[in-house]
Amino acid sequence: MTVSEIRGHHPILTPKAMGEVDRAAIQSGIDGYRLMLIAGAAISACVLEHYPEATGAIVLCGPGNNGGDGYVAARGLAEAGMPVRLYSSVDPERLKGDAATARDDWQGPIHSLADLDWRDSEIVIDALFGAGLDRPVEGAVAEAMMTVVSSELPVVAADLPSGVSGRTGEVQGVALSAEHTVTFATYKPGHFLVPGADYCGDVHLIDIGIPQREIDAHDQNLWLNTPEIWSDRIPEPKLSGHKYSKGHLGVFSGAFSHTGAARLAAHSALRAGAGLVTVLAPASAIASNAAHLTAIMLRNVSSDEDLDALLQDQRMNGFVLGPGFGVGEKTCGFARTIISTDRALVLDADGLTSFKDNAEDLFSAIADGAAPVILTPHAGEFSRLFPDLAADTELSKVDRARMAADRSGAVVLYKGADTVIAAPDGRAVINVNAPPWLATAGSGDCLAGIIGALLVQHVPAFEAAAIAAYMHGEAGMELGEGLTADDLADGILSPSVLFE
Ligand SMILES: NC(=O)C1=CN([C@@H]2O[C@H](COP(=O)(O)OP(=O)(O)OC[C@H]3O[C@@H](n4cnc5c(N)ncnc54)[C@H](O)[C@@H]3O)[C@@H](O)[C@H]2O)[C@@H](O)CC1
Ligand SMILES: Nc1ncnc2c1ncn2[C@@H]1O[C@H](COP(=O)(O)OP(=O)(O)O)[C@@H](O)[C@H]1O
Ligand SMILES: [K+]
Repeated sequence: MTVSEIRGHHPILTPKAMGEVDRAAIQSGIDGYRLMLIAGAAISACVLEHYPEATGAIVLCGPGNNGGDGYVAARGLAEAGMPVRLYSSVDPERLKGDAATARDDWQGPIHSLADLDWRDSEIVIDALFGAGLDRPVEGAVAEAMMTVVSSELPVVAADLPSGVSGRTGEVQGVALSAEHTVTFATYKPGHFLVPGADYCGDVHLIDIGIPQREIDAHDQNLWLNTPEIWSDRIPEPKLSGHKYSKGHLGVFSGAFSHTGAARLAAHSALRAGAGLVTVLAPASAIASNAAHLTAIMLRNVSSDEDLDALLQDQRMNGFVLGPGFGVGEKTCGFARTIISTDRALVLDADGLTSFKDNAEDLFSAIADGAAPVILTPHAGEFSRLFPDLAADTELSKVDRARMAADRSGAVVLYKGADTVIAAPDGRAVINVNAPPWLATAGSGDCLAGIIGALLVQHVPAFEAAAIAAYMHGEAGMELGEGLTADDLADGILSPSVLFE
């Protein structure tokens, strides 16, 4: 999906909320069948645009309104001259409402899905299940879907690939893998959350005429992470500015053989616009760090007393703690000390794992402190801090990140191909511009540094995490496949340059 090009404010609604929006729109006088006609026409247009050479299509229709979209699309394709064979997964007499109208307006034969024969076709339109999928796909329908999968024919999905939960992105039983997904009114979480995102192919968002006011009225405080969400928070370089006005970030280094992670974070932070960056290293790691640092400063911080002395300098206004630092009580102590001040803290990697058995200590320190705190777990670290949320299979990644933010009092940036950022006040975004090659050792350290750089420039925590995730993704896209974390740290552009 060319998501980097998606601009604007994009609320993301769960299928349930979208259903409520549909119903509210229809109650306000909008003709539901008209919405279906526009939706179906968009699907046939997508097929004709992307597969103009196709000499035959099969359309798979399910029991609900998603199937209704399929009947409309089939009609559009047939009218455009494409031979179409339409299959229904249920007795077509069972269709109701708008879907029944769409069936009545389809002039061609309706075959049973049990008789599926794809051999004369070059494209599959998947209108089996969309927003209404509410249980795993099984039995004869699942078998027919497996036949489609093994045919390797390209699939264009109506709303969602059948079998993908629009709420969680999880596969329920089996799922079709689409090259294009045509969705309506708003994106759904399942278009972006893994594994759903991989099944959707290119997602096309179509305005079918549902009024924006209905969408706004059902806003779920969840958006796509686009620049429009936070562009007014990007730190602008000022003529009157000096290096301290751009903040001073401290990045803690591990012992002598674990210093690279801190330098990656520190280097990324300087690139991302922090005025000054100091690596804070234990005595054993001074020499190895000194050999590699120039623009970045270095200071010995070995003990609690060293940290207390450091905190006397009010200008050091933010910290990154965790990358390569080591797991243990020293890490917990440093984190608690910083949180008890008003300095910003990015707690990453070992900083998170150190609280595995005493997460409540961390959360109560955050509740008592004045500092903005950002937790940046990947899935493994998340399950150490929030084992119950990680184990609850009913929850989506968005639910988990939100509940973790609420419980911890911190902004939570839950990493992955589908990074979710959630604030304790309920706001959440899904970041979708990260290319898969960002999954390389040290990439997360760079991200922690970028967040730190924004925090010390007084960007509020939620926006700092959201901007940083986006910048990280853009740098990854720009550098291309095969990048290393060293390239990434070097390739970070300050946000005012990136988004000018
Ligand atoms: N006016 C509207 O509400 C509009 C809805 N649209 C379409 O309507 C869709 C939603 O329609 P529906 O709410 O009818 O939902 P769906 O058509 O997605 O599916 C609901 C039906 O599937 C059955 N079902 C669910 N999971 C199943 C499983 N695992 N195995 C077998 N059967 C299963 C349900 O019992 C129900 O009969 C959207 O995805 C979109 O494609 C579009 O036409 C635009 C307008
Ligand atoms: N498949 C993927 N596609 C895109 N980005 C990914 C993918 N997997 C991981 N990432 C991103 O790469 C970074 C990896 O961070 P992390 O897991 O902390 O690794 P490390 O500790 O090696 O730096 C995170 O920003 C994460 O969101
Ligand atoms: K579908």
